[in-house]
Amino acid sequence: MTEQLAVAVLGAGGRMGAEAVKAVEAAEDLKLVAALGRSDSLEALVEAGADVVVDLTTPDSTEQNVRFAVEHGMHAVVGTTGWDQGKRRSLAALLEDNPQIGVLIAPNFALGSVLASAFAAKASRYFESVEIVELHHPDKVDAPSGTAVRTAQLVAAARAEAGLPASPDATTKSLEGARGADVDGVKVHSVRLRGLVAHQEVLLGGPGEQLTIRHDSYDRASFMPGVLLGVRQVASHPGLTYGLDGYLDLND
Ligand SMILES: NC(=O)C1=CN([C@@H]2O[C@H](COP(=O)(O)OP(=O)(O)OC[C@H]3O[C@@H](n4cnc5c(N)ncnc54)[C@H](OP(=O)(O)O)[C@@H]3O)[C@@H](O)[C@H]2O)C=CC1
Ligand SMILES: O=C(O)C1=N[C@H](C(=O)O)C[C@H](O)C1
Repeated sequence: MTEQLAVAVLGAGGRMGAEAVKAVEAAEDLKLVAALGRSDSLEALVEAGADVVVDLTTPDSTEQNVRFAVEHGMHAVVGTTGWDQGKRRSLAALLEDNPQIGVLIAPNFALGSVLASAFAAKASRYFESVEIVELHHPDKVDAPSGTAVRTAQLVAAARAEAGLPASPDATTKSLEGARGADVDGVKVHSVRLRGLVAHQEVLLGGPGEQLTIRHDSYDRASFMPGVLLGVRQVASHPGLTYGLDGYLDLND
């Protein structure tokens, strides 16, 4: 039998972390060597001999966790939100000093969500208007979702490359927040509702027609194939990869 990859999960007591612990334990090629919470010392990662650290914590702690992993020679697979451009740049610089280490920051691990964002970016070149509605459980601390931010960035880049102007909008008077958040010129609306898990619609409008690209995660099990894919592949992708699409061949 080939040697198992040693995996540590940070945020192991959380909604996603608990699911990731189960997924790693069930995978024959992986060995769970640490399952840590907020009160545990990061030194435990070193003592456990982790090859890969999975970070599913909070936006206020993920950067420190990931930097610790990289500085101690461990790869990291990160699902936590809050990685804005400044934090990604600073991490990329740290990775230049640790060129053998890979970090994957995946705003969404669900393969259907990654595909939906890619499809939306492709489709957005052909429509006058585009807006994003993301819908999540009410225990989520951040808005808009990391997935919506990433989708808006992909859409904005695709439309800029195609030379499209901003979506039309005649609004001159509105209550603050009524038109949503602006991410790279794309409006993003956040719904928080008990009963939901993680859902997103990209609304694309043209004269006389609308295309809606919707993805639904009904259960956190939906994220686990992507987490495991990331864990298995991160060592083969040194440097920083932003988005699970970086590990998939979506160009055909
Ligand atoms: N990429 C993806 O596909 C997905 C990403 N997410 C993102 O993952 C993150 C976690 O989501 P979710 O599981 O719902 O959140 P939870 O609040 O359920 O879990 C977060 C956990 O992290 C723990 N924690 C906080 N700080 C640290 C730390 N420094 N070290 C170790 N553990 C820590 C918390 O402990 P305590 O309770 O003691 O504070 C808590 O148990 C969010 O940013 C969310 O947006 C969620 C789903 C899918
Ligand atoms: O907090 C969540 O639940 C989720 N967070 C991620 C995000 O902000 O996009 C991924 C998914 O939407 C679930």
